[in-house]
Amino acid sequence: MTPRPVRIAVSGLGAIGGSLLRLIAADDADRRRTHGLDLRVVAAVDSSGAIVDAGGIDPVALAAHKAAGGRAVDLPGATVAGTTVADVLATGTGIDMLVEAGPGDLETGGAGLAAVRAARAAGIPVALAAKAPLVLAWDELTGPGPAVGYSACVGGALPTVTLVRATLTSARATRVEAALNGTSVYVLSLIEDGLSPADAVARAQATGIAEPDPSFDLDGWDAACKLVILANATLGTRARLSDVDRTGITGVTRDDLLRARAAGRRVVPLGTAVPGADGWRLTVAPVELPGDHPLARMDAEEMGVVVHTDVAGRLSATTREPDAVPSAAAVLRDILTLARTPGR
Ligand SMILES: NC(=O)C1=CN([C@@H]2O[C@H](COP(=O)(O)OP(=O)(O)OC[C@H]3O[C@@H](n4cnc5c(N)ncnc54)[C@H](OP(=O)(O)O)[C@@H]3O)[C@@H](O)[C@H]2O)C=CC1
Ligand SMILES: N[C@@H](CC=O)C(=O)O
Repeated sequence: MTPRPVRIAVSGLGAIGGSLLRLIAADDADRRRTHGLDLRVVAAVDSSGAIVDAGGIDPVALAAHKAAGGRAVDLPGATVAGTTVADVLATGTGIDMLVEAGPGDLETGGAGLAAVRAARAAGIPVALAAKAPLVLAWDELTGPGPAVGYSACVGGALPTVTLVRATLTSARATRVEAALNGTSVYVLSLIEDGLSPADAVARAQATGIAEPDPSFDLDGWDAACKLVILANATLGTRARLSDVDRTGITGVTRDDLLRARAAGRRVVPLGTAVPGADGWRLTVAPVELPGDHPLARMDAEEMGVVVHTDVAGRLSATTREPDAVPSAAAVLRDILTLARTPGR
């Protein structure tokens, strides 16, 4: 059977967007036969503006152009279509799906939230890498209208929400622990190994996992976003960012890390949800865990989640991700799932 075309607009062409372009390019005939879809990038947006080509933009050429420091609007042969996703949609280029992988703006949602709203208003589903739109507009984006996939927003390629939801189908969570900010895990691990905090952060940025402004990671904002999304998706609550009691990792010293290690313990940047009298209490902070805790056994490149339940035991799952590619694979997973959803 001929694979069905899926025409994709990619907004944000950095570590995630660039990795996704390469994954789409690698989606060969065998894989197309398996999933039945022909993924085509027909629009792309970065900070320079938006380009469209109804016949398809070569994802390898675009990824290479961006990796070399180029601007989307300077891609040879590209047609410039304004500066935003709304501008792209106004061109009438048939778009079946939006990928939103631009920077997060936790105050207003910024261009990312505007892009998601424009796509959904046009009847187009969205695969999100950016967390801010979801954190700020949870009910809107998970309510009626085109579907929004957000697998990459809750711990890279770890299918965190799917796993936790499945576990809680027949059980009640008594405590959720989530170490889902890869940068904080990585930085603490490198500091423990003897690197300076500045060098550790620079190494995290070089991998592509750190946010453009690393304080978003180090001050616990990213972990708090992930905890809010996880809580809203799986614990039947409606949490906001302001509900999270948040402490970053910048106060943790190498001495703290080594002292914990010598005592058979490990300092882990942890998001925690525990039931309280007024609902779920959400905390993000570096926590000393006993050495046999599943999240204390993670290495520098791992993230993980643990869910303690009343009758379904203790779920624990980790993922090892040395760079941004696994998160891009999670976006690809959402693209394929959304495209195969009945009604599309
Ligand atoms: N890196 C990771 O491992 C993960 C990141 N995420 C999330 O994915 C998103 C992207 O992360 P990442 O790829 O690392 O970030 P990068 O900083 O590497 O890339 C951001 C991209 O967004 C583009 N951009 C900036 N402003 C706009 C705008 N107004 N409209 C459209 N595009 C814009 C930038 O343009 P230009 O190239 O011109 O600078 C750049 O291409 C973030 O929200 C992040 O939280 C989620 C999971 C994992
Ligand atoms: N900056 C984030 C990337 C993905 O969300 C992290 O370090 O985990």
